Amino acid sequence: MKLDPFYLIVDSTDWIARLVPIGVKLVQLRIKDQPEEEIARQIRNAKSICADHGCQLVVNDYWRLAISEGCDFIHLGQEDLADADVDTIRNAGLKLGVSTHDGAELSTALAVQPEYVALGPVYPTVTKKLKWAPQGLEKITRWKADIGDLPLVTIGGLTVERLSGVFEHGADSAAVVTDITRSADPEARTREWISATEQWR
Ligand SMILES: Cc1ncc(COP(=O)(O)OP(=O)(O)O)c(N)n1
Ligand SMILES: Cc1nc(C(=O)O)sc1CCOP(=O)(O)O
Ligand SMILES: [Mg+2]
Repeated sequence: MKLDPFYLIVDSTDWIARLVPIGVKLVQLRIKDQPEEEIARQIRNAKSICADHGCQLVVNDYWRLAISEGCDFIHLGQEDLADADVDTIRNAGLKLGVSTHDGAELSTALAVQPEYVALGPVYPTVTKKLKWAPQGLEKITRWKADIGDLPLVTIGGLTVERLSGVFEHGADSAAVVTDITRSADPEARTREWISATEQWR
């Protein structure tokens, strides 16, 4: 499968309502620390906005809610995966993306035959506390050589200015939180991401 080269990650449906209509084609809803009913409500709204705009919605962490709300793509980290029922996820027809940070995690990820593998953090990030140092660009090339045709998502500290580096080293998609959500003008920055990724679309 082909992933859009611009992978937006946001923590609310309000962001999806603001940015998806601009032309985002791949978005992850990554909500933390909210009651499940609220997350279900947000997934429902996000799904409807994404359907209206031809955007692929990926639900982070909450695979049971993704199934009950009729979504078709989830993202799981290694700890999420350890707790998840992959057979149930697959039987429900969901596509699956998995985070990786080292070789052991890559083996674990490949064992569940995901639709993509994510490698991070490429650069320092303020969004998530991680035990891994920034991976650097060369590791992207190694990961891509190991996974072949499987799409490789890169994440962590990515900005418009850093895009050519990750794509030239083998990334298929670049995921982003703060370069957009903490921008002075998130709508304008989203347009910059769309146009900067055009040559890899
Ligand atoms: C595209 C993408 N890559 C990595 C992550 C991180 O997932 P995880 O390690 O489970 O951490 P949380 O995002 O759940 O805090 C991601 N969400 N998306
Ligand atoms: C959620 C997440 N996971 C990562 C990983 O390496 O697994 S890095 C990351 C944060 C990405 O946010 P930003 O674009 O603000 O750096
Ligand atoms: Mg997770």
